[in-house]
Amino acid sequence: MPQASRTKKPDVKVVILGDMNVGKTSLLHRYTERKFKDTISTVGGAFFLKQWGPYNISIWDTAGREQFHGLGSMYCRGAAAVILTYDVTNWQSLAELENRFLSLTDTANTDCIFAIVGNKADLTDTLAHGPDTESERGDEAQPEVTCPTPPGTPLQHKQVSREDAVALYARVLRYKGLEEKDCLPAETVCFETSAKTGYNVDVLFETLFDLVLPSILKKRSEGESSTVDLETPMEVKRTKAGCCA
Ligand SMILES: Nc1nc2c(ncn2[C@@H]2O[C@H](COP(=O)(O)OP(=O)(O)OP(=O)(O)O)[C@@H](O)[C@H]2O)c(=O)[nH]1
Ligand SMILES: [Mg+2]
Repeated sequence: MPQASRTKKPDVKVVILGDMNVGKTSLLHRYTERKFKDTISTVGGAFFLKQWGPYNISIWDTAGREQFHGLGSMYCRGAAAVILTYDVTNWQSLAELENRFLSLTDTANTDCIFAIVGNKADLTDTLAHGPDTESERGDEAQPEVTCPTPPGTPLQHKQVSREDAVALYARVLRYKGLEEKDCLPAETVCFETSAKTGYNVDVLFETLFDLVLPSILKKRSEGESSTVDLETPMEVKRTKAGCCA
């Protein structure tokens, strides 16, 4: 897995939004550190820089708690892709995407790509108990570190079906005034994942990175980079909770 580059400006920005506790930070830890580790509820936001081939992608993690709601539109500014994340065992977390988070994306790029991600699939689907099964990993890939679910673990009730996610995607396009026929098909951008086992996590991020490449090339040809300059290392204050402020 290509290492993150610490010096160059990001070429493109991806933002992950969703209610608290759906697993946004855990998905990013799984993808960037190949680990499923304890998390603290995110305060404000944090970002990860990911080198994708010759490109640098900034992935912004955001706080789901209501008290940080206002920051969401700032994080979405100039985003080329937004990951709308819910918990498959929690219907309300899907409803919150439309009620609370969709409007934050008004500051994203007009050609922003939207992914609808149902996390915690390991709790409801034995298929998600193993590691990432759908991504074709090159042999240079680091072995997927997973926490497979012990066999016989009772499944929880799945409150949100794939059809519900596809229907939400159609409403997101309508909200954006887009015609479904002109946009990526739902099956390309609707995922069920498990940050715990690694199921579908690589394929989620790497599908999105490939999908945002055209907007990187477009920006490079226009000679602009609309995202934050990371040249000057910024002082990261940590709160007592250990989160980035
Ligand atoms: N079983 C299971 N638990 C998960 C998964 N992803 C996250 N969790 C757990 O869900 C809880 C919340 O995870 P976080 O990653 O902190 O959630 P978040 O969306 O970042 O929450 P905020 O930062 O408060 O917005 C933690 O206890 C995680 O261990 C998953 O895929 N499967
Ligand atoms: Mg978080």
